[in-house]
Amino acid sequence: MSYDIIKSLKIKQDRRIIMTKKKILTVVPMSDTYKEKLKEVSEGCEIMYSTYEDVSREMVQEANIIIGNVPAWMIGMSKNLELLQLNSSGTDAYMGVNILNDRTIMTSATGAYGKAVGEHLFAMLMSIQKKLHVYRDNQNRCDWSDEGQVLSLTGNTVLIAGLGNIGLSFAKMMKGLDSYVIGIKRRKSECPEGVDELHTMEELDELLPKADVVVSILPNTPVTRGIFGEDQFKKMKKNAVFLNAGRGNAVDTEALCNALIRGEIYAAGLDVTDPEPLPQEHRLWNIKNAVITPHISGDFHLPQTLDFIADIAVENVRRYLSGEELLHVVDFQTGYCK
Ligand SMILES: NC(=O)C1=CN([C@@H]2O[C@H](COP(=O)(O)OP(=O)(O)OC[C@H]3O[C@@H](n4cnc5c(N)ncnc54)[C@H](O)[C@@H]3O)[C@@H](O)[C@H]2O)C=CC1
Ligand SMILES: O=C(O)C(=O)[C@H](O)COP(=O)(O)O
Repeated sequence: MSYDIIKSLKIKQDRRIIMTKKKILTVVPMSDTYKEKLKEVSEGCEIMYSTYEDVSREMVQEANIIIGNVPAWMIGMSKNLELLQLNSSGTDAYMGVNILNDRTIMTSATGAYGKAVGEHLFAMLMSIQKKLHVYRDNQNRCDWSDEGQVLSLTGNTVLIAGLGNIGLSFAKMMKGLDSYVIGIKRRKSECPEGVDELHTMEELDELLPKADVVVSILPNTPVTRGIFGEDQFKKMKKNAVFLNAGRGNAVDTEALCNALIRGEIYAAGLDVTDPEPLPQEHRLWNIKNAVITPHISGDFHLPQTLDFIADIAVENVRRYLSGEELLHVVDFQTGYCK
């Protein structure tokens, strides 16, 4: 037998040994098609299906591979957990101490939310620019008032902080409305299609005065907290619309409230806030030029999102079991994918 044949037989044997040992727990409600695919790629493994509501600490502690955001407290340094494939793009809930042991790899579901969150941002912006939120408030009082000038949807300069999967998806939608798109990423790279300029965070303050629309889709990491504060809102145009669908704590909420009340910016569309849930007595609720949704843009309300997540998860299980490089591995130093 040649060396290559022996080597390939050995790899197959090793793979079978690895595969027979694994227990996979999934709480993501996968379609039958994806359940079938998961079975195919994890032949010989035991698959436990549960739901977010019914999952127990025992199931979590037993599993070698988990698909889905099980409560962090259930994981509690599980000795068995080797791979945690999140259903979320954000990883912040699992970055604390005493959650994952050193041997657990965590992978995110970035790539699954571009359509859902991109569309949500787009819808919020259009609605704000045409004052639909103001007319809805008036409608609640049967008020026929004319609310005056509106903003144009076309030809805007759009600044996107945290230009990743969601940011790019939103950028492409805005390009359809003839926008000039400026992106900000953690590290400089080649400017992607659909983006006119690419920068890093150091340049934020210089870029803010140019933008008609400022979007934050930043993850929650040690360096993204409070990036949008009083100084940043002061640097924005008076007609600027500020949108946030990343994480609420990239924004100093008090500074945002002040900027909205003082008319330093035109309006804000927020799918995420700090704190969350926003307490009933918080003044942000009553600010007329703030449009708030309760962190739902990325939920599974858009049915395709679930398939996008399942697709990433099944591929990563396949890769893990065959010893291949995984997609979207989280770097615990930066709190963000490599
Ligand atoms: N509102 C919702 O329901 C949802 C919110 N999210 C949030 O949106 C974030 C982004 O999601 P994706 O686009 O899928 O992630 P992604 O990983 O594709 O993109 C994140 C981008 O942020 C940039 N970034 C990271 N740290 C940075 C820093 N310090 N300065 C400048 N840029 C930085 C990265 O370079 C990357 O381009 C998630 O981390 C999550 O927090 C994600 C999904 C749904
Ligand atoms: O993917 C993210 O990040 C999100 O914010 C999701 O849409 C919701 O994530 P969780 O509420 O499951 O953390």
